Amino acid sequence: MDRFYLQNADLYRSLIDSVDSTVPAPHFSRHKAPPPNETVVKEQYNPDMVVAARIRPMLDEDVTVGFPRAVYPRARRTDEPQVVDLQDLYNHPRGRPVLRSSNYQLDMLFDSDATSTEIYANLVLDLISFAQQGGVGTLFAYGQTGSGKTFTVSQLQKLAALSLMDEDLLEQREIYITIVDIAANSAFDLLDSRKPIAVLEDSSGNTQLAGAKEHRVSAKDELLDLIAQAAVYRRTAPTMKNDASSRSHSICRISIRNTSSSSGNDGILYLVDLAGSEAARDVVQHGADRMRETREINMSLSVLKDCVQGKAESETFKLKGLRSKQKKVHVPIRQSTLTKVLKHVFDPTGGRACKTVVVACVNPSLADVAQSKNTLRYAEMLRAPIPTANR
Ligand SMILES: Nc1ncnc2c1ncn2[C@@H]1O[C@H](COP(=O)(O)OP(=O)(O)OP(=O)(O)O)[C@@H](O)[C@H]1O
Repeated sequence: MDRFYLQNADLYRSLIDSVDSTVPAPHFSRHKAPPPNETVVKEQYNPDMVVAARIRPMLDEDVTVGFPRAVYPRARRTDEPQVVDLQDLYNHPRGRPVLRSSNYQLDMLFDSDATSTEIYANLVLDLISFAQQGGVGTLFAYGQTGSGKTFTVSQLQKLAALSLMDEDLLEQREIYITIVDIAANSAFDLLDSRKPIAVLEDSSGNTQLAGAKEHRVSAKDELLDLIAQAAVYRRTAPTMKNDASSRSHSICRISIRNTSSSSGNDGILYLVDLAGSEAARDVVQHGADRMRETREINMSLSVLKDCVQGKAESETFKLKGLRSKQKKVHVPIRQSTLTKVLKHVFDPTGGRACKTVVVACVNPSLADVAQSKNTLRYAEMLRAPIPTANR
């Protein structure tokens, strides 16, 4: 496919130049445009479940090889979800190649020029103050290999460390950090030289990371050092798209204990850098072990999606007062080690207040357009907007 895209790069650019950006492209995604004259149910994004996308810049290597950009965010319109268009080139069997457009809706969109500080201000600050009040705030970075997940999460971790270690706040709070890695069904402590640990359920049904160290931190530099230490022990391997691809899910858990009150739970901030979603055809040349690893990663990402959707459905029934329906929602937490470790986040009966943010990371290059469609389709499926008012 790469050869086809490169051979037709000039044609692609001329087709893109002739696209009238004022006419919306046909919509192939899940949220279909309503027929004319139908009452429109307006929706507002759910502040407890925000689905965003970050489009990484084109890297020098993409530009040097000659791949054009294929991902185009639309201008932002207030009160509406943000839309991004993807333009693929289709090898028409009876003529010259044609453009194939698809578009996806998200709660927030960050184009290539957005800084990690902007993303932090828009998506993470709220999770931190929520966790400081005893809630469970979680950010997942999801996307194809090489799309910028580790880049994004590592910068957000550093920014979070700076806010959390604000000296005035530390007078009333204790901060603890654990960083673990989940590869297939095994878990490892990244703050203890990648020592294997066990994921167990205690008699109250809570997940315990048996053998993992929880480090108390009392200074900014101490927290930053631990974050840097964990990055060294992360499991990586080369993929087609990234020489140092993370082949595991990394979970950074920061617990915040309020020392001025003895009641209530510790607040938790989870920053989760998911393993890269990779198409099986992209790993075929890496052998059977890598194929198995890819299948396991894709399976755990699929369970994660089911858990996020199950939790959102359960919350909707709760808001509508439909308790009996809420109880029947199946959230398959036990089907993967990743979701078992994050049980707090998904357990509809757990009673913990949760806020979740998903950042879909996207490589803008035409070379990765098929994977970018998968990433954005996955992201769109996680959205749980709240209907607001009829027109
Ligand atoms: N916003 C950005 N600005 C500049 N460079 C970026 C940005 N995002 C990612 N990159 C660069 O792109 C490359 C791939 O990024 P990264 O390793 O974060 O991808 P990934 O999604 O974590 O990949 P994998 O799933 O394979 O681990 C790296 O060289 C990284 O520095």
